[in-house]
Formats: sequence, C-alpha cells, structure tokens
Amino acid sequence: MSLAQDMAAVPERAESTTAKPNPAWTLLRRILVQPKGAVGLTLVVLYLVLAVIGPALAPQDAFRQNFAQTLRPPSAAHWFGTDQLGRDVFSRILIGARATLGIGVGGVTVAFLIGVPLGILAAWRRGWIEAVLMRAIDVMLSFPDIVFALAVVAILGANTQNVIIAVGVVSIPVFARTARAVTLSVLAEPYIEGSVALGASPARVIMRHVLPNISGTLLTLSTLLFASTLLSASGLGFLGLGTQPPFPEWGTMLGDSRSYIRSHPYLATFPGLFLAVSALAFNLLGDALRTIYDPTSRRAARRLPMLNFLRRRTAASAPPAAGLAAAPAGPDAPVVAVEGLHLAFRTGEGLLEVVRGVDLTICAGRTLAIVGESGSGKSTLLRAIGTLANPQEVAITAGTVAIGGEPALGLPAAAVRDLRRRKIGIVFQDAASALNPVLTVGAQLAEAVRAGSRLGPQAVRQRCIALLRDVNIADPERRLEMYPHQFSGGMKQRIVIAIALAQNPELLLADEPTSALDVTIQQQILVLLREIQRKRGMAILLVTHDLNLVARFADDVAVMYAGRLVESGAIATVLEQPLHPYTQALRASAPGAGEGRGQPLRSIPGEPPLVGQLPSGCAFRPRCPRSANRAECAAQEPPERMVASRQVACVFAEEALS
Ligand SMILES: Nc1ncnc2c1ncn2[C@@H]1O[C@H](COP(=O)(O)OP(=O)(O)OP(=O)(O)O)[C@@H](O)[C@H]1O
Repeated sequence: MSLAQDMAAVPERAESTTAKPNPAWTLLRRILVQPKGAVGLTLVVLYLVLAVIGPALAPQDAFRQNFAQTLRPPSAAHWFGTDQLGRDVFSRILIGARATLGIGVGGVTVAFLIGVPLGILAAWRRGWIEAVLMRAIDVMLSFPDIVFALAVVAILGANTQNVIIAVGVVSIPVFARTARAVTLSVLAEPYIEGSVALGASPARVIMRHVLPNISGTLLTLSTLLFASTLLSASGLGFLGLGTQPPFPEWGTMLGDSRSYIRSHPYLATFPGLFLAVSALAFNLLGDALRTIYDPTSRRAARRLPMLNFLRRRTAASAPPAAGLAAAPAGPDAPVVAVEGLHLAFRTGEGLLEVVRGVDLTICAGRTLAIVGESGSGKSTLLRAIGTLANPQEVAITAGTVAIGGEPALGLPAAAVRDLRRRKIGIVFQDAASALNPVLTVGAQLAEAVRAGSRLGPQAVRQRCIALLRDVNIADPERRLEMYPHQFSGGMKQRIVIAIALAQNPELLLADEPTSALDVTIQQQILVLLREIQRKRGMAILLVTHDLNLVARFADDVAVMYAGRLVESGAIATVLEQPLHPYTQALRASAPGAGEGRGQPLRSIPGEPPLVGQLPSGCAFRPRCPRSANRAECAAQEPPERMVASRQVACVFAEEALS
C-alpha cells in the first residue's frame, strides 16, 4: 500500500483552525472578567497615572512651609489639611506618589534581576551550585524582612536609592526560589530535551523556552511582591530611614505624623489610606494573575482533555501483525555501534547498574526495536546512545558508543551538542509536551533548521515549509503561524517528526513514539516514519512495549531484560522462532499472539528483578520455565552467543529449536 493510500484509509481529524488572538489582549480580557482583577487593574492604572502626572496636578507648592497654617484640618483650601510645617498634605501626597511607587518598582526590579537568574542557574546546574545558592537563600529567609532591610539601610545609609536596594534585596530569596521551582518543572518537559538534542546552547534554551514559560508565574509574583515591597519601604520611611526631607513619600509622611496621631489623626489617615489601597490594588491584581497562571485553578477546564489523554494511552494496541516489514535496501555502514556499554545511576548508596554490557549496531536504512518490560533499561540505553544521558545522573562505567563513525562518549559539552545536532533526531512519546506551547510551530521549526546553519530568513522559511510537506501537512505556509494547541495529537507528532528531521539526522531515536496516540493515528505515524526512512536512508532506534508494532515496523529487534540484551536479531528470525524463554514469554503475552477472541492475555509469571538486587547467574532464572533449578543457570550470567542466526544469552537456547 502506498503512503497516499495508507493516509486515505484512515483520515485524521482536522486540526482546529481558530487563529490565536493577541496574547496581551487575551491576558487583559482574562484579568477583567474577574471582579478582583478588574478592581485591582483599575486601581493600579490609577496609581500609575498618579505617579506620572501627580506633580502636575498638585494644587499648591508641596514644599512651601507656612507656619501660620500648621496642622489645619481638611478644608476647601487644603483638602487633606496641612502638616506640622504648614504644607498642603494633598499636594504632598500627589507628589509623593512617584517616589513611593518608584521605590516599589525599583525594589521589585532589583529582586527580579538578581533573584530570577540565581533561581534559573540553580535549576540548570543543580549539584553544588544549587546546594550553595539554596542554603544562602535559606539563611536570608531566616531574618524577618524589615530587620534585613534595616540592616542594609544601616550599612548603606538612608536615602531613596538605598531603600530601593534594601527592599529589593529582601525579596531576592522569594524570586530565586520560585524561579528555581518553575524552571525545574519546565526543564523536565520533553521539548527542552528536543531543543538540547538539536544542539541548542544553555543560553538559547533558557531564553527561548524557559523564560517564556515561566514569565506568567514571575509576573504574578512581581505584582504580589510589589505590595509587600511598598509596605517594607514605608516601614523604613516610618522609621525615618526612607526618603529624606523635604521630599514627600507616603511612608515618611506616615512616620512624621506619629507625634500628632491623637491630636491630628487626619495627618496619618491620608498617606495610610493611599498606601493601604495601593498594596490592596497590587494584591488583587496579583491574585487575578495567579488564577490565570496557576494550573490548579484550571483543573476543571483540563479535566476533559486529561481524560481523553488517558483513554488514548490505554487504547488497544495496534491490530495483529499482518506480516513483517520488508527490510529496506541501504548501505551497510553502521550508523550506531555500541560495544560493551555499562550504565549506572548515581544514587545516595553508590552506583546502581541498569545497563550491563550491551552490544548493538544499527545500519543506515534499518530500524532496530528494543523491547522489554518496564524498568529493563530501554530508555536509559536510548538516551545514552543519543548522548542525552545527564552525566550528573548517569555514569558510563564501561563501553563505547559511536554515531556515524564518530565516538559519542566522553566528549566536551560543545562537541556533544554539535554531534547531536548533525547526526541525531529525536521523536518523543508525548508530542503535546514535546512542543513549546508559547511558540508558533514555525518558530520551533525555524529554531531546528537554524541550529548550526547560516541560512537567511527566507531560506529558513522555505526549509520549514518543505519539512512540513515531508511529513504530509497540507497548507504549510498557514500552519507555520499556528500554535501547538491548534493541532490534533497526530498532527503534533508529525510536527515533532519534522523538527527531528530538520538537520537530516543519520539516526532517529523514537521512545514510544505512538503510545500517546489512538490506534488509527499510530498507524499513520508509523507509515510516515517508514516512508521518510525509505527516502532518507536514516537508521531508527525504536523503544517500545508493543511487539505487534515491532513486527510491523522494525527490521531488527533486541529483547532487553534486567539491563542486558538477551536475544537480538532480524525480526523474522527472533519473533517467528524465539529461542530465549523471556522472548518466548513476551511473544506469548502480546495481544493477538494466538489466543482466540475473548481469551485472557497471558502474563509473564513473577516480577522483574529490582535494580541492584539481581539473582546470581541468569537474571531471568527465577521466572524461567526452562531453568528448573539447573545448576548451569545459577553458575554464571549466560554469555551472548550466536544460535540459529541471532544472538541469544541462554545456555539452553538450542532446546527451543528441537
Ligand atoms: N534517576 C534514577 N535513579 C535511580 N534509578 C533509576 C533512575 N531512573 C530510572 N531508574 C531505574 O533504572 C531502571 C531502568 O529504567 P528505564 O527507564 O531505562 O527503563 P525502561 O525499560 O525504559 O522502562 P519503561 O519502559 O517503563 O520506560 C529502572 O529500574 C528504573 O527504576
């Protein structure tokens, strides 16, 4: 069946075509529909207007002292009365708005500019840098805000500039902690790994992917901290450590009024009221923003898509194998050569070995599928081959990996990025999280195309259009302007594939590429991958649990158990006549493996061994029907050897032939 016929056989859902409105207008609308947002935003805007045009509105000279008019109550001539020096309080409040709000803005800016980079650095580098930064922040947090601010002003001296520094320093820990937490969650998203796989530098990943995704949370935090910064600054002003006379600032005015609080209470009332309402305004606005950006407040809205997602994940496997995929012709040069690879997780108790001596090769134009139960080490192996294993987490204790003839292990970071970009493409399990939701598809494709190349904007655009055509997305010019949420699951996976193909990789890594899709779309995506592989001759390394998918799609299979490949060879050889008892059990437990309709699926008795607690000898021995306490199985780990055209690690493999 041709690709076109395959596509026609299973029509994919059309994607939503609603254009994305301007994000600023959307945000404004979402703030205004909330009563607290509407009130908060209106008040904040009024305050900001006051800060800008307040001095121009002042009816009287706010600095002129008039000892004949001291401590006058509110009247038509002095709406808010006069202070102890006979100055007009209303005019001083209007003029003081700029200094007061300026301190708030300045303080939050100082805290933001220092706290956010520190938080991102801690999340990015982890290890000792994170530990040192976070402990320092814990120490700062252990002091009450005002005490800390007082200490800073006492050291630097009392003036407006130092108040800004003091209240800013006080808020650094909150920004740093929040930035670290939200960055960690963004860094766990597959599209970050995709970007890293394209060779993007840390700075680029942070600017392009992390910052846009954490900006909502940081905006909310800035608004909330603005209120507390204002109050801290006013506290300093109240103590006489803020803006120095004769310049008015609401906190200082409040402080000056304390001697007259009983006899002339209006002196404290008006600056206090303006301060309290400003803090309330920023808090209301911050709260409205939190409602918008906090995912827990949108749980109800998400419930349906989540249910659909779970349903898709648990949907039945693909239909039974109709026949094994024909091996595509291609040159025999190995694109991947892995020899004696041992990988171990670094844990508190030392190294925990999860991949134990793997040898494999994949030639151009061929697909190798790695299958095995959950926890057998498939993903860890795939990530190490793709140079994506985090060295702080995974130790390569022995062995070599070469991609396209180039050694892939032990390289400096820049060389690893370059190798990945030139030779490796990655398709993730969940296309929805493999795409950055805040960037258009065109921007994400362009990033992949531009990585390491010097193409001009027009050439990049043409290449993006060609890539979308390659993955059979119609009307690519229009689709480039759309956002991921405007596409269906299958279309998103096509876009992820297009991104993976942007640098013409020699090797495509696919970790459960279709398990988040429903059955009909799975079929289309696999057909698409096969077609692209035929055209480009790339090697594909596929990790999956689905043996039917392996039978339809792969050329070779490697069965993994407890970190070792126990049987590997051509699909027709291994799946038609498995020799290892574990392969036999996997084959028997696959849907459509021989039982009639309504028959329960067979499961493999026993549990896979826990990492680090392997039995002596063959790791499959406790579950093996063939072992039956035979001494040979307990004596040593069976070496891999060639039996009937495949590698198999079982001392009694020949018994399956008879
Ligand atoms: N960070 C970690 N620290 C310690 N052990 C880990 C860590 N991550 C994974 N492991 C363990 O390593 C083993 C291999 O995990 P891996 O994800 O590679 O298995 P898998 O075969 O891909 O499983 P699945 O099919 O569920 O993805 C598992 O036993 C897992 O518990």
